[in-house]
Amino acid sequence: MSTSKKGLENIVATQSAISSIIDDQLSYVGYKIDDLAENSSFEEIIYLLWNQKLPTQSELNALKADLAKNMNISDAIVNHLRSYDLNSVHPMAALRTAVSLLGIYDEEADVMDEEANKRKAVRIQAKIAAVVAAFARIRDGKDPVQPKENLSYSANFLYMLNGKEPEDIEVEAINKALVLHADHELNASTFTARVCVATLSDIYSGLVAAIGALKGPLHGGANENVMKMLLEIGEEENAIPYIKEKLENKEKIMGMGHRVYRDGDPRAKFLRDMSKQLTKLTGQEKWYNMSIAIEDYVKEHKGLPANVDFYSASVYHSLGIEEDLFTPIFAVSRTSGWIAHILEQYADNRLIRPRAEYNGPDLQEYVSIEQRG
Ligand SMILES: CC(=O)SCCNC(=O)CCNC(=O)[C@H](O)C(C)(C)COP(=O)(O)OP(=O)(O)OC[C@H]1O[C@@H](n2cnc3c(N)ncnc32)[C@H](O)[C@@H]1OP(=O)(O)O
Ligand SMILES: O=C([O-])CC(=O)C(=O)O
Repeated sequence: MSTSKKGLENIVATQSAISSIIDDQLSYVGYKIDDLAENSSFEEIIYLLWNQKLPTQSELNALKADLAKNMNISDAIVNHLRSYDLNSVHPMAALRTAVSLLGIYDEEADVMDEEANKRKAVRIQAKIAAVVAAFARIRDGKDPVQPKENLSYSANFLYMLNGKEPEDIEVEAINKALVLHADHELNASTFTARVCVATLSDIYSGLVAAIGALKGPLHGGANENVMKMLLEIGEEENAIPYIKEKLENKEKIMGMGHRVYRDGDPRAKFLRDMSKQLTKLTGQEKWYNMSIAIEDYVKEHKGLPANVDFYSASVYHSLGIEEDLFTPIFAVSRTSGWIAHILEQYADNRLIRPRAEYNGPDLQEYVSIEQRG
């Protein structure tokens, strides 16, 4: 009988004090996601995940100032982004490469002490938003926009992306999305980051590995595919026939289902509400109505609820953001969680090296190349 578990389902692979999913309740450092989503800024969440405590006002102010100050990216990075094949490169591929490049230009990249790692954490968290925004502008034929030190992380991200200061509702939506995506226990990309740095490799390597894992459509890449699906469906009345056919063909509906949550992802309701509000505001209610119809149908016929990626799609679309930037935005948020896990891994490290159950041929006689048929 097999001793391995496909996909490591329900295998507990490490201890962590950063976030937990217990009885479908998600919390960061013991604070319920519902409270955090309603009340916190993304900067507060970053502080919480990295320090395992909520910040005081002065600690928060210091982190905000530090992030805003570090949000610029050098000409070397910008020129590199310009050199990509802008018509075909996916922004997640650009981001994966650019984060590696940030490491090359960071003199402390391989300095492994705790203080240096904390300094790098702030620089990376700040610059990753600037990289995503700069890439988006460059491929649209525009110049990157410098951040403003008086703006919050979320406002600065939208400012760098669009070149104009965002409305409060836009900042609220992005802030909430960043808070909700920040960490999620031992998801695939976080596990990847931990495996990578458990060899005592550097933070940048861990993040590049994590971005690669997040890019896949079974993980963070699902949000882009949700929007592509909605656009393909086009009109509300097409939604159910389209989904019915997909399910009959045993195809997966993106944004539905979850390895850990069986009764529903607690983050989805906040994005559902935000989608309702924003699509109404922009006169694009059909994306919300279509999403509701799909969610209900898939729940009824497959017993699968929506995950965090499902409604984030119509939220970002309502903000005028292109679909292929959805997963990079996820990465901007999850960088906070990845870094928290990387620091936690360093603090009590042991090489991660599981075993594989061999299922190949039995031992065989070696046959020289001349005698092989
Ligand atoms: C931030 C995140 O990463 S959240 C997840 C984002 N990913 C997606 O939204 C992609 C769509 N969802 C999926 O592919 C899956 O639900 C996953 C990857 C999230 C979880 O996968 P697993 O736990 O391995 O579930 P698994 O793939 O074994 O599914 C179990 C059954 O439900 C079906 N199923 C699972 N998800 C879906 C879906 N979205 N649409 C249709 N059927 C589905 C499977 O086909 C399988 O059916 P079967 O037993 O008849 O073969
Ligand atoms: O936990 C998972 O498997 C995927 C997920 O929802 C996330 O990373 O936010």
